[in-house]
Amino acid sequence: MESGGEVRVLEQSRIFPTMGSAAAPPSLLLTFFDVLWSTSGPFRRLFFYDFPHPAAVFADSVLPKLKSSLSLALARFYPLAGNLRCSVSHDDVSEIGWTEGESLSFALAECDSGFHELSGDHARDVSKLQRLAPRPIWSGAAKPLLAVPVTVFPDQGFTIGVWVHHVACDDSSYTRFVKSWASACRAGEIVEPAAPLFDRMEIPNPLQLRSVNFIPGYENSGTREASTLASNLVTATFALGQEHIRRLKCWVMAKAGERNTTFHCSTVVVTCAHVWVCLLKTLGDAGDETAHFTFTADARDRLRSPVPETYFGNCIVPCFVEVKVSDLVGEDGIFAASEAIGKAIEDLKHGALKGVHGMCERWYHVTQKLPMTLTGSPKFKVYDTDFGWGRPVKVETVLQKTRAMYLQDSRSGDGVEIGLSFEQHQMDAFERHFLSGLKLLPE
Ligand SMILES: CC(C)(COP(=O)(O)OP(=O)(O)OC[C@H]1O[C@@H](n2cnc3c(N)ncnc32)[C@H](O)[C@@H]1OP(=O)(O)O)[C@@H](O)C(=O)NCCC(=O)NCCSC(=O)CC(=O)O
Repeated sequence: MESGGEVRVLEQSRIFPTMGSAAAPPSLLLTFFDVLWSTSGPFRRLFFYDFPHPAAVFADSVLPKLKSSLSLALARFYPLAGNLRCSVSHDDVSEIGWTEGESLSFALAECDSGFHELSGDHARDVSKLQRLAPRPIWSGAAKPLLAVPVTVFPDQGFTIGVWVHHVACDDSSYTRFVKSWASACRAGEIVEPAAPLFDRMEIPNPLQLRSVNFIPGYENSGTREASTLASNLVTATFALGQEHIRRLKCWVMAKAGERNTTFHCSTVVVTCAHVWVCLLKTLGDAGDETAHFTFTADARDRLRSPVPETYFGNCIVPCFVEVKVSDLVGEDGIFAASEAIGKAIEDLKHGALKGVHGMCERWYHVTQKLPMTLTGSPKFKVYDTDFGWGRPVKVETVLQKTRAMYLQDSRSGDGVEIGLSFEQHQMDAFERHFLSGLKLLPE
Protein backbone atom coordinates (compact mmCIF):
# COMPACT_ATOMS: atom_id res chain seq x y z
CA MET A 1 0.00 0.00 0.00
CA GLU A 2 1.30 3.47 -0.87
CA SER A 3 1.98 5.51 2.25
CA GLY A 4 1.96 9.29 2.59
CA GLY A 5 5.25 10.57 1.19
CA GLU A 6 7.31 13.55 2.24
CA VAL A 7 5.60 16.94 1.83
CA ARG A 8 7.96 19.51 0.22
CA VAL A 9 7.04 23.19 0.08
CA LEU A 10 7.46 24.44 -3.53
CA GLU A 11 6.22 27.99 -3.22
CA GLN A 12 5.28 30.58 -0.63
CA SER A 13 3.41 33.52 -2.09
CA ARG A 14 0.95 36.17 -1.02
CA ILE A 15 -2.63 36.59 -2.16
CA PHE A 16 -4.15 40.06 -1.94
CA PRO A 17 -7.92 40.49 -1.92
CA THR A 18 -9.25 42.03 -5.16
CA MET A 19 -10.49 45.24 -3.53
CA GLY A 20 -10.44 47.54 -6.57
CA SER A 21 -10.34 51.21 -5.70
CA ALA A 22 -12.78 50.96 -2.78
CA ALA A 23 -11.59 52.09 0.66
CA ALA A 24 -10.66 49.34 3.13
CA PRO A 25 -13.85 48.14 4.80
CA PRO A 26 -14.12 48.73 8.54
CA SER A 27 -12.78 46.18 11.00
CA LEU A 28 -15.32 44.09 12.88
CA LEU A 29 -15.49 44.24 16.65
CA LEU A 30 -15.71 40.79 18.16
CA THR A 31 -19.13 39.78 19.38
CA PHE A 32 -19.99 37.76 22.45
CA PHE A 33 -20.11 34.61 20.27
CA ASP A 34 -16.70 35.26 18.69
CA VAL A 35 -15.04 35.67 22.07
CA LEU A 36 -16.80 32.57 23.38
CA TRP A 37 -15.53 30.42 20.50
CA SER A 38 -12.01 31.89 20.39
CA THR A 39 -11.14 29.37 23.11
CA SER A 40 -11.72 26.55 20.63
CA GLY A 41 -8.74 27.57 18.50
CA PRO A 42 -8.62 26.64 14.84
CA PHE A 43 -10.56 24.12 12.82
CA ARG A 44 -9.46 22.78 9.48
CA ARG A 45 -10.76 20.67 6.69
CA LEU A 46 -8.97 18.98 3.80
CA PHE A 47 -10.65 18.69 0.40
CA PHE A 48 -9.20 15.93 -1.83
CA TYR A 49 -9.66 16.19 -5.62
CA ASP A 50 -8.71 13.59 -8.21
CA PHE A 51 -6.34 15.04 -10.83
CA PRO A 52 -4.43 12.32 -12.69
CA HIS A 53 -2.09 14.69 -14.55
CA PRO A 54 1.56 15.74 -14.22
CA ALA A 55 2.57 18.51 -11.83
CA ALA A 56 3.27 20.84 -14.79
CA VAL A 57 -0.37 20.61 -15.91
CA PHE A 58 -1.47 21.41 -12.37
CA ALA A 59 0.87 24.43 -12.29
CA ASP A 60 -0.39 25.74 -15.66
CA SER A 61 -4.10 25.05 -15.50
CA VAL A 62 -5.17 24.73 -11.85
CA LEU A 63 -2.90 26.89 -9.75
CA PRO A 64 -3.51 30.27 -11.48
CA LYS A 65 -7.29 29.76 -11.23
CA LEU A 66 -7.10 28.77 -7.56
CA LYS A 67 -5.14 31.92 -6.78
CA SER A 68 -7.19 34.44 -8.77
CA SER A 69 -10.48 33.06 -7.43
CA LEU A 70 -9.12 33.09 -3.88
CA SER A 71 -8.36 36.77 -4.34
CA LEU A 72 -12.01 37.37 -5.36
CA ALA A 73 -13.35 35.36 -2.43
CA LEU A 74 -11.08 37.20 -0.01
CA ALA A 75 -12.46 40.52 -1.21
CA ARG A 76 -15.94 39.31 -0.33
CA PHE A 77 -14.88 37.72 2.99
CA TYR A 78 -12.33 40.46 3.68
CA PRO A 79 -11.79 39.84 7.44
CA LEU A 80 -10.25 36.48 6.55
CA ALA A 81 -7.53 38.25 4.54
CA GLY A 82 -6.49 40.16 7.65
CA ASN A 83 -5.66 39.51 11.25
CA LEU A 84 -7.01 39.39 14.77
CA ARG A 85 -5.86 42.37 16.79
CA CYS A 86 -6.50 44.09 20.05
CA SER A 87 -7.57 47.67 19.65
CA VAL A 88 -4.75 50.18 20.06
CA SER A 89 -6.93 52.55 22.03
CA HIS A 90 -8.90 50.01 24.08
CA ASP A 91 -7.02 47.02 25.39
CA ASP A 92 -10.30 45.38 26.30
CA VAL A 93 -11.67 45.29 22.75
CA SER A 94 -10.57 42.87 20.02
CA GLU A 95 -11.36 43.07 16.35
CA ILE A 96 -10.80 41.25 13.08
CA GLY A 97 -10.27 42.97 9.77
CA TRP A 98 -8.15 43.72 6.78
CA THR A 99 -6.04 46.82 6.31
CA GLU A 100 -4.33 48.10 3.14
CA GLY A 101 -1.26 45.98 2.37
CA GLU A 102 -2.32 42.89 4.31
CA SER A 103 -2.44 39.62 2.41
CA LEU A 104 -2.82 35.93 2.86
CA SER A 105 0.21 33.66 2.94
CA PHE A 106 -0.30 30.95 0.31
CA ALA A 107 1.77 27.76 0.42
CA LEU A 108 2.03 25.22 -2.38
CA ALA A 109 3.58 21.86 -1.54
CA GLU A 110 4.23 18.65 -3.43
CA CYS A 111 4.03 15.06 -2.28
CA ASP A 112 4.99 12.13 -4.51
CA SER A 113 2.78 9.43 -3.06
CA GLY A 114 -0.11 8.70 -0.78
CA PHE A 115 -3.08 10.57 -2.32
CA HIS A 116 -5.30 7.49 -2.55
CA GLU A 117 -4.14 6.18 0.81
CA LEU A 118 -4.79 9.48 2.58
CA SER A 119 -8.18 10.03 0.94
CA GLY A 120 -9.53 6.65 2.01
CA ASP A 121 -11.99 5.87 4.78
CA HIS A 122 -9.79 3.34 6.58
CA ALA A 123 -7.59 4.25 9.56
CA ARG A 124 -4.89 6.75 8.53
CA ASP A 125 -2.19 8.50 10.57
CA VAL A 126 -3.53 11.82 11.85
CA SER A 127 -0.03 13.31 11.65
CA LYS A 128 0.06 12.70 7.86
CA LEU A 129 -3.19 14.62 7.47
CA GLN A 130 -1.90 17.38 9.74
CA ARG A 131 1.14 17.82 7.47
CA LEU A 132 -1.18 18.66 4.57
CA ALA A 133 -2.81 21.47 6.51
CA PRO A 134 -0.12 23.16 8.62
CA ARG A 135 -1.02 26.03 10.88
CA PRO A 136 0.16 29.55 10.25
CA ILE A 137 2.48 30.75 13.00
CA TRP A 138 1.25 33.55 15.21
CA SER A 139 4.16 35.82 15.97
CA GLY A 140 3.81 39.13 17.74
CA ALA A 141 0.93 41.28 16.53
CA ALA A 142 0.25 39.22 13.38
CA LYS A 143 -2.45 36.72 14.13
CA PRO A 144 -3.71 35.37 10.79
CA LEU A 145 -7.24 33.99 10.69
CA LEU A 146 -6.98 31.83 7.59
CA ALA A 147 -4.49 29.52 5.87
CA VAL A 148 -5.08 27.60 2.64
CA PRO A 149 -2.22 25.16 2.06
CA VAL A 150 -2.47 23.36 -1.28
CA THR A 151 -0.60 20.11 -1.94
CA VAL A 152 -0.23 18.53 -5.35
CA PHE A 153 0.31 14.78 -5.72
CA PRO A 154 1.59 14.48 -9.34
CA ASP A 155 -0.49 12.13 -11.51
CA GLN A 156 -2.86 11.50 -8.58
CA GLY A 157 -4.68 14.54 -7.24
CA PHE A 158 -4.43 17.59 -5.04
CA THR A 159 -5.63 18.70 -1.64
CA ILE A 160 -6.90 22.08 -0.55
CA GLY A 161 -6.62 22.64 3.17
CA VAL A 162 -8.68 25.39 4.73
CA TRP A 163 -7.62 26.37 8.26
CA VAL A 164 -9.69 29.03 10.00
CA HIS A 165 -9.33 30.29 13.54
CA HIS A 166 -12.66 29.92 15.35
CA VAL A 167 -12.46 33.53 16.58
CA ALA A 168 -13.27 34.59 12.98
CA CYS A 169 -16.32 32.48 12.25
CA ASP A 170 -18.29 29.27 12.68
CA ASP A 171 -18.74 26.39 10.26
CA SER A 172 -21.72 27.97 8.53
CA SER A 173 -19.63 31.04 7.53
CA TYR A 174 -16.59 28.86 6.83
CA THR A 175 -18.58 26.77 4.38
CA ARG A 176 -19.94 29.90 2.67
CA PHE A 177 -16.40 31.22 2.23
CA VAL A 178 -15.09 27.93 0.78
CA LYS A 179 -18.09 27.55 -1.57
CA SER A 180 -17.72 31.17 -2.74
CA TRP A 181 -14.06 30.51 -3.54
CA ALA A 182 -14.99 27.27 -5.33
CA SER A 183 -17.70 28.96 -7.39
CA ALA A 184 -15.31 31.78 -8.40
CA CYS A 185 -12.75 29.18 -9.47
CA ARG A 186 -15.34 27.23 -11.43
CA ALA A 187 -17.16 30.14 -13.06
CA GLY A 188 -14.68 33.04 -13.05
CA GLU A 189 -16.89 35.01 -10.65
CA ILE A 190 -18.71 34.24 -7.42
CA VAL A 191 -22.08 32.84 -8.43
CA GLU A 192 -23.04 31.25 -5.11
CA PRO A 193 -23.80 31.34 -2.25
CA ALA A 194 -25.33 34.73 -1.35
CA ALA A 195 -22.93 37.45 -0.13
CA PRO A 196 -22.09 37.49 3.58
CA LEU A 197 -23.64 39.99 5.95
CA PHE A 198 -21.27 41.72 8.37
CA ASP A 199 -23.64 43.93 10.35
CA ARG A 200 -23.22 43.06 14.04
CA MET A 201 -25.63 45.55 15.52
CA GLU A 202 -28.29 42.93 16.29
CA ILE A 203 -25.93 40.42 17.88
CA PRO A 204 -26.66 40.25 21.63
CA ASN A 205 -23.88 40.48 24.19
CA PRO A 206 -25.42 39.11 27.39
CA LEU A 207 -22.05 38.56 29.10
CA GLN A 208 -20.43 41.78 27.82
CA LEU A 209 -17.56 39.84 26.23
CA ARG A 210 -15.56 41.98 23.78
CA SER A 211 -11.95 40.85 23.97
CA VAL A 212 -9.90 37.68 23.61
CA ASN A 213 -7.33 39.06 26.04
CA PHE A 214 -6.82 36.84 29.04
CA ILE A 215 -8.65 33.92 27.47
CA PRO A 216 -6.50 31.00 28.57
CA GLY A 217 -4.72 29.23 25.77
CA TYR A 218 -5.76 31.37 22.84
CA GLU A 219 -2.15 32.44 22.18
CA ASN A 220 -1.22 28.74 21.92
CA SER A 221 -3.23 28.51 18.72
CA GLY A 222 -0.15 29.89 16.99
CA THR A 223 2.40 27.42 18.29
CA ARG A 224 4.43 25.34 15.88
CA GLU A 225 2.73 22.33 14.36
CA ALA A 226 5.62 19.97 15.12
CA SER A 227 4.97 20.29 18.83
CA THR A 228 1.38 19.15 18.45
CA LEU A 229 1.58 16.37 15.85
CA ALA A 230 -0.79 13.63 16.97
CA SER A 231 1.67 10.87 16.11
CA ASN A 232 -0.07 8.16 18.14
CA LEU A 233 -3.50 8.63 16.57
CA VAL A 234 -5.23 7.33 13.49
CA THR A 235 -8.42 8.71 12.00
CA ALA A 236 -11.09 6.74 10.16
CA THR A 237 -14.38 7.52 8.44
CA PHE A 238 -17.56 5.54 9.05
CA ALA A 239 -20.62 5.67 6.84
CA LEU A 240 -24.17 5.46 8.05
CA GLY A 241 -26.54 4.91 5.13
CA GLN A 242 -30.20 5.94 4.94
CA GLU A 243 -31.39 2.41 5.62
CA HIS A 244 -29.45 2.19 8.89
CA ILE A 245 -30.56 5.69 9.85
CA ARG A 246 -34.18 4.70 9.20
CA ARG A 247 -33.81 1.58 11.34
CA LEU A 248 -32.14 3.51 14.14
CA LYS A 249 -34.93 6.12 14.13
CA CYS A 250 -37.64 3.40 14.08
CA TRP A 251 -36.06 1.50 16.96
CA VAL A 252 -35.60 4.67 19.06
CA MET A 253 -39.14 5.91 18.36
CA ALA A 254 -40.62 2.50 19.21
CA LYS A 255 -38.81 2.58 22.57
CA ALA A 256 -40.04 6.15 23.12
CA GLY A 257 -43.60 4.93 22.45
CA GLU A 258 -43.23 2.11 24.99
CA ARG A 259 -42.09 4.64 27.58
CA ASN A 260 -44.70 7.18 26.66
CA THR A 261 -42.22 9.91 25.87
CA THR A 262 -41.50 12.03 22.80
CA PHE A 263 -38.49 14.03 21.68
CA HIS A 264 -36.75 15.40 18.56
CA CYS A 265 -35.43 12.32 16.72
CA SER A 266 -33.38 13.24 13.66
CA THR A 267 -30.44 11.82 11.73
CA VAL A 268 -28.07 13.93 13.83
CA VAL A 269 -29.64 12.65 17.06
CA VAL A 270 -29.52 8.91 16.33
CA THR A 271 -26.08 9.12 14.70
CA CYS A 272 -24.53 10.90 17.66
CA ALA A 273 -26.31 8.52 20.03
CA HIS A 274 -24.90 5.44 18.29
CA VAL A 275 -21.38 6.91 18.14
CA TRP A 276 -21.50 8.01 21.79
CA VAL A 277 -22.46 4.50 22.96
CA CYS A 278 -19.74 2.89 20.81
CA LEU A 279 -17.14 5.39 21.99
CA LEU A 280 -17.84 4.69 25.67
CA LYS A 281 -17.73 0.94 25.09
CA THR A 282 -14.44 1.36 23.21
CA LEU A 283 -12.82 3.39 25.95
CA GLY A 284 -14.11 0.98 28.60
CA ASP A 285 -16.01 3.65 30.53
CA ALA A 286 -18.40 2.06 32.99
CA GLY A 287 -20.29 2.51 36.23
CA ASP A 288 -22.42 5.22 37.75
CA GLU A 289 -20.28 8.09 36.49
CA THR A 290 -21.91 10.69 34.28
CA ALA A 291 -20.88 10.77 30.62
CA HIS A 292 -20.92 14.13 28.84
CA PHE A 293 -21.54 15.11 25.23
CA THR A 294 -21.34 18.66 23.91
CA PHE A 295 -22.46 19.83 20.49
CA THR A 296 -23.17 23.17 18.92
CA ALA A 297 -26.39 24.64 17.62
CA ASP A 298 -26.73 27.41 15.10
CA ALA A 299 -28.27 30.36 16.96
CA ARG A 300 -29.10 32.44 13.86
CA ASP A 301 -32.78 31.51 13.84
CA ARG A 302 -32.95 30.87 17.58
CA LEU A 303 -32.47 34.40 18.92
CA ARG A 304 -35.18 36.89 19.95
CA SER A 305 -34.25 38.91 16.84
CA PRO A 306 -33.24 36.27 14.28
CA VAL A 307 -29.95 36.81 12.46
CA PRO A 308 -29.86 36.16 8.68
CA GLU A 309 -28.45 32.86 7.51
CA THR A 310 -25.76 34.77 5.61
CA TYR A 311 -24.37 36.46 8.76
CA PHE A 312 -20.56 36.16 8.83
CA GLY A 313 -18.99 35.37 12.19
CA ASN A 314 -19.80 33.05 15.04
CA CYS A 315 -23.44 32.58 15.89
CA ILE A 316 -23.50 29.19 17.60
CA VAL A 317 -24.07 28.08 21.16
CA PRO A 318 -22.85 25.02 23.04
CA CYS A 319 -25.42 22.42 24.12
CA PHE A 320 -24.73 20.04 26.98
CA VAL A 321 -25.96 16.48 27.37
CA GLU A 322 -25.30 14.17 30.29
CA VAL A 323 -26.38 10.58 30.91
CA LYS A 324 -25.19 7.93 33.35
CA VAL A 325 -22.52 5.74 31.71
CA SER A 326 -24.27 2.57 32.89
CA ASP A 327 -27.42 3.65 31.02
CA LEU A 328 -25.45 4.32 27.84
CA VAL A 329 -23.55 1.07 27.75
CA GLY A 330 -26.65 -0.94 28.72
CA GLU A 331 -29.05 -2.69 26.36
CA ASP A 332 -31.05 0.45 25.55
CA GLY A 333 -28.05 2.79 25.44
CA ILE A 334 -28.85 4.25 22.03
CA PHE A 335 -32.34 5.11 23.23
CA ALA A 336 -31.02 6.76 26.43
CA ALA A 337 -28.53 8.81 24.40
CA SER A 338 -31.11 9.77 21.74
CA GLU A 339 -33.62 10.89 24.36
CA ALA A 340 -31.09 13.12 26.11
CA ILE A 341 -29.73 14.64 22.87
CA GLY A 342 -33.21 15.06 21.38
CA LYS A 343 -34.44 16.84 24.50
CA ALA A 344 -31.43 19.18 24.49
CA ILE A 345 -32.31 20.13 20.90
CA GLU A 346 -35.95 20.64 21.83
CA ASP A 347 -34.87 22.91 24.64
CA LEU A 348 -33.45 25.27 22.01
CA LYS A 349 -37.05 26.21 21.20
CA HIS A 350 -36.93 28.35 24.34
CA GLY A 351 -34.15 30.42 22.75
CA ALA A 352 -30.46 29.73 22.17
CA LEU A 353 -29.42 32.03 25.00
CA LYS A 354 -31.47 30.37 27.72
CA GLY A 355 -29.01 29.56 30.50
CA VAL A 356 -26.34 31.83 29.05
CA HIS A 357 -25.33 33.18 32.44
CA GLY A 358 -23.87 29.91 33.61
CA MET A 359 -22.64 28.91 30.14
CA CYS A 360 -18.91 29.67 30.48
CA GLU A 361 -18.64 28.04 33.89
CA ARG A 362 -20.60 25.00 32.71
CA TRP A 363 -18.44 24.70 29.61
CA TYR A 364 -15.26 24.86 31.67
CA HIS A 365 -16.62 22.29 34.11
CA VAL A 366 -17.74 19.88 31.36
CA THR A 367 -14.42 20.19 29.52
CA GLN A 368 -12.68 18.79 32.61
CA LYS A 369 -15.00 15.76 32.41
CA LEU A 370 -13.73 14.64 28.97
CA PRO A 371 -16.94 15.02 26.97
CA MET A 372 -17.50 13.63 23.51
CA THR A 373 -17.64 16.65 21.17
CA LEU A 374 -19.17 17.15 17.74
CA THR A 375 -17.90 19.25 14.87
CA GLY A 376 -19.53 19.83 11.47
CA SER A 377 -23.06 19.13 10.27
CA PRO A 378 -24.54 17.18 7.34
CA LYS A 379 -26.52 20.25 6.33
CA PHE A 380 -23.36 22.09 5.19
CA LYS A 381 -23.01 19.63 2.30
CA VAL A 382 -19.23 19.75 2.06
CA TYR A 383 -19.22 17.35 -0.89
CA ASP A 384 -20.88 20.02 -3.04
CA THR A 385 -17.61 21.99 -2.97
CA ASP A 386 -16.63 21.93 -6.65
CA PHE A 387 -13.73 24.13 -7.77
CA GLY A 388 -14.23 23.11 -11.40
CA TRP A 389 -12.66 19.67 -11.27
CA GLY A 390 -15.68 17.80 -9.93
CA ARG A 391 -16.81 16.90 -6.44
CA PRO A 392 -14.12 16.08 -3.86
CA VAL A 393 -13.26 12.41 -3.56
CA LYS A 394 -12.94 12.98 0.18
CA VAL A 395 -13.47 15.71 2.73
CA GLU A 396 -11.72 15.27 6.04
CA THR A 397 -11.87 17.36 9.19
CA VAL A 398 -8.54 16.89 10.94
CA LEU A 399 -9.27 15.63 14.47
CA GLN A 400 -6.24 15.70 16.73
CA LYS A 401 -7.81 14.09 19.79
CA THR A 402 -10.02 11.21 20.82
CA ARG A 403 -13.62 11.80 21.98
CA ALA A 404 -14.12 14.25 19.10
CA MET A 405 -16.28 13.32 16.13
CA TYR A 406 -17.16 15.04 12.90
CA LEU A 407 -20.40 14.62 11.04
CA GLN A 408 -20.97 15.53 7.40
CA ASP A 409 -22.98 14.61 4.32
CA SER A 410 -21.71 11.56 2.45
CA ARG A 411 -20.07 11.61 -0.95
CA SER A 412 -22.54 9.07 -2.32
CA GLY A 413 -25.51 11.08 -1.08
CA ASP A 414 -26.68 8.10 0.98
CA GLY A 415 -26.75 9.12 4.65
CA VAL A 416 -23.88 10.65 6.58
CA GLU A 417 -20.15 10.26 7.20
CA ILE A 418 -18.64 10.21 10.66
CA GLY A 419 -14.97 10.70 11.52
CA LEU A 420 -13.12 9.89 14.74
CA SER A 421 -9.53 9.62 15.92
CA PHE A 422 -8.19 6.94 18.25
CA GLU A 423 -5.10 4.87 18.88
CA GLN A 424 -5.08 2.00 16.38
CA HIS A 425 -6.21 -0.72 18.83
CA GLN A 426 -9.09 1.52 20.01
CA MET A 427 -10.10 2.16 16.41
CA ASP A 428 -10.36 -1.59 15.83
CA ALA A 429 -12.59 -1.93 18.89
CA PHE A 430 -14.72 1.06 17.88
CA GLU A 431 -15.29 -0.41 14.44
CA ARG A 432 -16.45 -3.70 15.98
CA HIS A 433 -18.92 -1.91 18.27
CA PHE A 434 -20.15 0.34 15.44
CA LEU A 435 -20.91 -2.57 13.11
CA SER A 436 -22.29 -4.96 15.71
CA GLY A 437 -24.63 -2.24 17.07
CA LEU A 438 -26.11 -1.81 13.60
CA LYS A 439 -26.47 -5.58 13.06
CA LEU A 440 -28.68 -5.82 16.14
CA LEU A 441 -31.24 -3.36 14.76
CA PRO A 442 -34.56 -4.89 13.66
CA GLU A 443 -35.28 -4.67 9.89
C1 LIG B 1 -29.07 21.75 16.73
C2 LIG B 1 -28.89 20.96 15.45
C3 LIG B 1 -27.51 20.28 15.50
C4 LIG B 1 -29.99 19.88 15.40
O1 LIG B 1 -29.89 19.22 14.19
P1 LIG B 1 -31.07 18.31 13.65
O2 LIG B 1 -30.72 17.85 12.29
O3 LIG B 1 -31.35 17.29 14.68
O4 LIG B 1 -32.33 19.25 13.67
P2 LIG B 1 -32.82 20.32 12.61
O5 LIG B 1 -34.01 20.95 13.19
O6 LIG B 1 -31.69 21.19 12.25
O7 LIG B 1 -33.24 19.45 11.35
C5 LIG B 1 -34.38 18.64 11.40
C6 LIG B 1 -34.54 17.93 10.08
O8 LIG B 1 -34.51 18.88 9.01
C7 LIG B 1 -33.42 18.60 8.11
N1 LIG B 1 -32.70 19.82 7.69
C8 LIG B 1 -32.41 20.87 8.46
N2 LIG B 1 -31.74 21.81 7.75
C9 LIG B 1 -31.61 21.34 6.50
C10 LIG B 1 -31.03 21.82 5.32
N3 LIG B 1 -30.45 23.02 5.25
N4 LIG B 1 -31.07 21.05 4.21
C11 LIG B 1 -31.67 19.83 4.26
N5 LIG B 1 -32.24 19.33 5.36
C12 LIG B 1 -32.23 20.06 6.47
C13 LIG B 1 -32.47 17.75 8.95
O9 LIG B 1 -31.70 16.95 8.07
C14 LIG B 1 -33.42 16.97 9.83
O10 LIG B 1 -34.00 15.87 9.15
P3 LIG B 1 -33.38 14.41 9.18
O11 LIG B 1 -33.68 13.78 10.48
O12 LIG B 1 -34.08 13.70 8.09
O13 LIG B 1 -31.94 14.55 8.97
C15 LIG B 1 -29.04 21.84 14.20
O14 LIG B 1 -30.32 22.46 14.19
C16 LIG B 1 -27.97 22.87 14.07
O15 LIG B 1 -28.00 23.95 14.66
N6 LIG B 1 -26.98 22.56 13.23
C17 LIG B 1 -25.85 23.42 12.96
C18 LIG B 1 -24.76 23.08 13.88
C19 LIG B 1 -23.47 23.82 13.52
O16 LIG B 1 -23.49 24.95 13.09
N7 LIG B 1 -22.36 23.12 13.65
C20 LIG B 1 -21.05 23.62 13.32
C21 LIG B 1 -20.43 24.26 14.52
S1 LIG B 1 -18.83 24.99 14.23
C22 LIG B 1 -17.83 23.68 13.98
O17 LIG B 1 -18.25 22.60 13.85
C23 LIG B 1 -16.40 23.97 13.97
C24 LIG B 1 -15.76 23.45 15.23
O18 LIG B 1 -16.20 23.86 16.28
O19 LIG B 1 -14.81 22.67 15.14
